Amino acid sequence: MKSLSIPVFTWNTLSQEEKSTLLTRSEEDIREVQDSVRSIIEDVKQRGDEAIREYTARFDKAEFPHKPLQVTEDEIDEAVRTLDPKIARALDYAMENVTRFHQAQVPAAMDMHQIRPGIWAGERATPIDSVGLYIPRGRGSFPSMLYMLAIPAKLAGVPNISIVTPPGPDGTVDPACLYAARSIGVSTVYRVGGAQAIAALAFGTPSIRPCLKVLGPGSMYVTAAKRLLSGTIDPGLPAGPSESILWADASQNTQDDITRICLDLLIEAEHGADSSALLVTDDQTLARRVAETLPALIENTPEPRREFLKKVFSGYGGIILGQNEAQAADIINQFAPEHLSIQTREPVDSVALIKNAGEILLGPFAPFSAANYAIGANAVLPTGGYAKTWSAVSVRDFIKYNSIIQMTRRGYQDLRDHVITLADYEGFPSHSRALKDRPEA
Ligand SMILES: NC(=O)c1ccc[n+]([C@@H]2O[C@H](COP(=O)([O-])OP(=O)(O)OC[C@H]3O[C@@H](n4cnc5c(N)ncnc54)[C@H](O)[C@@H]3O)[C@@H](O)[C@H]2O)c1
Ligand SMILES: N[C@H](CO)Cc1c[nH]c[nH+]1
Ligand SMILES: [Zn+2]
Repeated sequence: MKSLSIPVFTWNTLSQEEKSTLLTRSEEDIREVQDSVRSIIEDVKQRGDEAIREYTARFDKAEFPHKPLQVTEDEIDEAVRTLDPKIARALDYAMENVTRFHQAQVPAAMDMHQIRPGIWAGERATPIDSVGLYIPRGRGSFPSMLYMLAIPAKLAGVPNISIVTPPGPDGTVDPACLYAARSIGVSTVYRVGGAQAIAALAFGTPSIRPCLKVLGPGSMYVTAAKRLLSGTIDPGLPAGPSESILWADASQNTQDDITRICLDLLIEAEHGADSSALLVTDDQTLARRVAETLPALIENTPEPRREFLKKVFSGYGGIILGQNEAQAADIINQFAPEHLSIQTREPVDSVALIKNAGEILLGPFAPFSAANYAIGANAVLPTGGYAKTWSAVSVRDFIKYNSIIQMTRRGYQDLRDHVITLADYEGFPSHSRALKDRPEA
């Protein structure tokens, strides 16, 4: 069998089209499924639960006519009781770190400032009334995503939290997800995934309550559905297929360095064929050594992940060779990766050159997986170049701010004439008259 050859792209010799393919990555796949996703959404809108059960049978190979779409309390009790204690302990450890990290994001209930004597203005944070959290389960189960979403939602004070996640073939929901949901205090869990789940959360069905906002990562079907429904729900950040860049330089020159870099490159690549994983470097020797070492590690990965890795490293993955440090940083900023690991001589200096990345891990001791699960920072991150304008999920995603204003007589008198002048200039007589002819209070 022909062995895999890892592509090495020399940035300065690539055509605009080749650069654009690397920079676009799976965004193209998402566009391609939009039409089929649109018809799923329309069908769920028309036929509700019946359509959901049909799509679940077709895409998840799960039929459970005797189970309700909502997971019962008894099922959650059972999952909590029977979950392997080692998994429960690992979940508890990770959830504690995630809580510590997000606790610091909880805003003050009200924050008022005196703009001028007698003019007070500020903001009050109020939670969004209802949110849906999408927990993927196509190519792996994701209890980690459940706690990354539900912990900040709870800390924000969201009163109605619904979780959707695809069922296994027997209709059951991943037990570690149920354990995490119970620990966090969320009891509304629906066994439905894919585009049909997003549509159900947007429109509501007899079994599923509608939500104002839907957050959570997912496959291209989920990402496409959120985009198509952006007029009905707030779809939050675009969190599609996982992607990573590892930035390393000539300081990484021992065999251990090469092995570590290769292992790290495989982390996010194993999510699926639609993932992307790139080494960006300005060192030709490092590029060559990584290209030589990766294939054996890929061969040594169990299926189905091996096949995903092979597809990634003949698709949206590989090695990009830049001319120097500045060009390496420029490529990364153009790509705006979801995850970035900096393993250069001085990561703290290198990070100063980076503007766009969902998450930035400095040095050799912070592999992507550590942040995926347990450091505490949120691992639901913008993909597809959206890290240029979006951030990781946080408590802020679950609240909105009301501007609150209070003025004394003195404050009012201070600004009155200026407002009249500006309203007259803009041609709004009623805006102006309300102050000019205002009876003294
Ligand atoms: N950006 C982030 O923060 C982040 C975090 C975790 C995971 N991810 C990504 O989320 C994704 C999870 O994907 P997944 O597949 O594991 O789970 P998923 O739950 O998102 O997708 C599986 C669902 O897709 C639907 N589906 C499957 N084939 C279909 C078809 N042909 N037509 C219509 N619908 C279909 C099914 O309903 C199924 O339930 C991965 O790409 C992973 O990289 C991203
Ligand atoms: N890499 C994902 C975010 O892109 C998070 C994750 C959870 N489990 C494994 N990985
Ligand atoms: Zn991951």
